[in-house]
Amino acid sequence: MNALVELADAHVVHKARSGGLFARDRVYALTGVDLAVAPGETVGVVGESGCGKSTLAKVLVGVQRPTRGTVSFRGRDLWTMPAAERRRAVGAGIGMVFQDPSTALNRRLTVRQILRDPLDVHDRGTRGEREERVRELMSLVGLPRGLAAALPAQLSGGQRQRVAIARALAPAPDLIVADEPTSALDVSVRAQILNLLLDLKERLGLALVFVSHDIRTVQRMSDRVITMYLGRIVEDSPAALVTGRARHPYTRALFSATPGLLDPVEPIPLVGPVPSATRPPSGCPFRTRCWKADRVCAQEMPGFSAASAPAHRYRCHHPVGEDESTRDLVRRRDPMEAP
Ligand SMILES: Nc1ncnc2c1ncn2[C@@H]1O[C@H](COP(=O)(O)OP(=O)(O)OP(=O)(O)O)[C@@H](O)[C@H]1O
Repeated sequence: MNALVELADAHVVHKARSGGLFARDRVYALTGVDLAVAPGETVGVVGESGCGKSTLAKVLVGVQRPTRGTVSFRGRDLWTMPAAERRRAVGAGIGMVFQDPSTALNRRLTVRQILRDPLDVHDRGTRGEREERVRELMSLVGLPRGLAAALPAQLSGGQRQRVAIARALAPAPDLIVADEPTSALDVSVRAQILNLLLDLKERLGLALVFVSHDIRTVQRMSDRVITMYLGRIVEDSPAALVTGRARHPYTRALFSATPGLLDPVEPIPLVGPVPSATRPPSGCPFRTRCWKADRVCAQEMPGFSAASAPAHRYRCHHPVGEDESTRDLVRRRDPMEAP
């Protein structure tokens, strides 16, 4: 596979934001992430709040430099390029859609100006061609032409997100990274925006990285689902297998907590909060909440194992059995012992 974008052993360590007792603490936002996104595929990213989903998205689009490791776009290392070249490569090849279109769009610019801006930056076509492209973009995302002169404040939340999507599409990228693209929207328009993204992906042959708290939606939209826990990818599964045949206990627990209509299961309770990213546990970071954890889990984080299904990999010393249903797992689950 020739990856569009590829992370190899990517780490992001921040200085802690708080100025309190632990002011000098480091936050391990991303730890040893290997991920390749192929042209045309949809990769969903799930995990609890603070597990590094947004950091991963920012690294993928070249706005966050990894503290360690590499990010390649079309086989070229982004961070060894001169800055101007990196901006050009990323700006033309990768579009980003953020969570909240109210803050992501410049309030003083009209829709037309917002959509023209990336075309001007990338010097695309003549003046007339750019105007034509703006009209085409508006039609692609289902915005009436009459809104070209509107300011973001005059639009509904859904319309604003359509503008943000059109802006991401303006330079005709190959990859869109969407970080929680519907969570700031009214429930009534969420499905419309998701369907729009899926439709555009199909029509334009885009690859899509889709980050969301809503794991059922991620599963429905994606070809592959990445499960993250405390800055690490712990499972990378074909979307069709992730609900009932995930091998990592955390993925099973996460999906059991939002059962779909077809596979009702009792949620697998996880004991305690996610540990702090400033002090991740030794070994496997999930071990402090995992009912299967033992001494070996405290000692080292296993590398990826391959499941029997193609393109399915997970990092766990004690994976859930391939044929073990989540329902059985809930029934047989032993009280958690401290590892
Ligand atoms: N600029 C920063 N400075 C310090 N810590 C940061 C910074 N950005 C992120 N973090 C921390 O890094 C960790 C990962 O954050 P990130 O936003 O990537 O998680 P997330 O999974 O996207 O969370 P959410 O679902 O709540 O948006 C968190 O502990 C967060 O507090």
